[in-house]
Amino acid sequence: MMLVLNAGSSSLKFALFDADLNEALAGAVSEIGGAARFELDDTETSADAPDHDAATALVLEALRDRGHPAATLTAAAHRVVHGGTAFTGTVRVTSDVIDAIEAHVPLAPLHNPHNLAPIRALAARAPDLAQVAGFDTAFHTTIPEVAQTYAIPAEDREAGLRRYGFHGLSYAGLTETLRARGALPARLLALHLGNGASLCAIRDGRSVATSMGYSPVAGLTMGTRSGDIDPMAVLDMARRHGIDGAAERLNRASGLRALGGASDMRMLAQAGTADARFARDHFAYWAIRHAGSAIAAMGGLDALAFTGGIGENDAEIRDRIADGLSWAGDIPVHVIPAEEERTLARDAAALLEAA
Ligand SMILES: Nc1ncnc2c1ncn2[C@@H]1O[C@H](COP(=O)(O)OP(=O)(O)O)[C@@H](O)[C@H]1O
Ligand SMILES: CC(=O)OP(=O)(O)O
Ligand SMILES: [Mg+2]
Repeated sequence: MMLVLNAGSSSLKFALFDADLNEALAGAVSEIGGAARFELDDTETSADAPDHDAATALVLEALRDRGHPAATLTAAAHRVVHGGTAFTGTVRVTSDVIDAIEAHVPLAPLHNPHNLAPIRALAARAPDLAQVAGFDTAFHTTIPEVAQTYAIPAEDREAGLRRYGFHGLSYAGLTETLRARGALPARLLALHLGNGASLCAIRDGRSVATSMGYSPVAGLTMGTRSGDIDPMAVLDMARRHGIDGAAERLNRASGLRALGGASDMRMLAQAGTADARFARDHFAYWAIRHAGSAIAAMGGLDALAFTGGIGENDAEIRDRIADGLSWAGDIPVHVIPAEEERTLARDAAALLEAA
């Protein structure tokens, strides 16, 4: 069995896949560091998971109880959010790869540290286990240079300041799903709307533009991240709150949480207060604005595809975004479950088979 781990900012999703890539079990530890919950198949219990190390231990214990101790796994695959320019595809985890993930922690502070916890925990329990990393940035390495580049001095560009883009495993999986259905058009706008939210212009199956940039803070309004904000406003926040304080505010205290009082879209939909409505208006409005830019980058639009917790479940938000894009014509709308784990399993199996 291959174990796939998808560490988010406050969750650790996991799944086991057999040799034919059938999913044998799936679950998640959510609200890590808060009112943590453990889900496995259809049961949910409260859990003691103050951090991702504790969450990893819970997952490995549960797998052992189900007859899959770490030593019996055939491989482990990890979603890594930030791979910088170093990775264009899935790779075997080596000490160099671990160093590179570590080096990108400042660019993705809500994500990259949480990838290292399970990689290290598994290496300690099963030193011979083949571990593989797949990167959210990899799908976006096809974005043209003009769209990747910030118009800033060469020295700063050379320091790695550029647009990378994220949610690539989700977009790659969605593209494959539509291709398999014979429904992948030339110009697809895909929207991954979860706690993190982004959109991607996919031209002939390849990413040509995306709303996130140097970090997963850019672009759309998100659960706790600001989305786009003038860089001079960021500097003003840094002046008043310090650099770490500003980073904390932009990553964890902004977005829906700052405007509506909750980061969770379902709670906002139920709250019905003026602030909650404004937060939802802001989310839909900025998704439409960024969509316009992405549609221009593709020279038009043939289909929309929604994925992620909000994209899959919040029909009102979907309808508002689709209505806001009605000027592009009568466009088919697809709703596709996010399949980051399956995409990783497929890529990891292909890599290990070729080795
Ligand atoms: N039925 C629903 N209606 C509205 N929003 C929902 C619904 N179900 C889930 N969501 C929202 O989806 C978001 C989480 O998305 P998800 O993709 O699961 O998160 P993550 O990015 O952590 O993987 C939350 O804002 C949650 O409230
Ligand atoms: C990159 C990113 O935003 O990931 P998530 O949606 O899992 O927070
Ligand atoms: Mg997610």
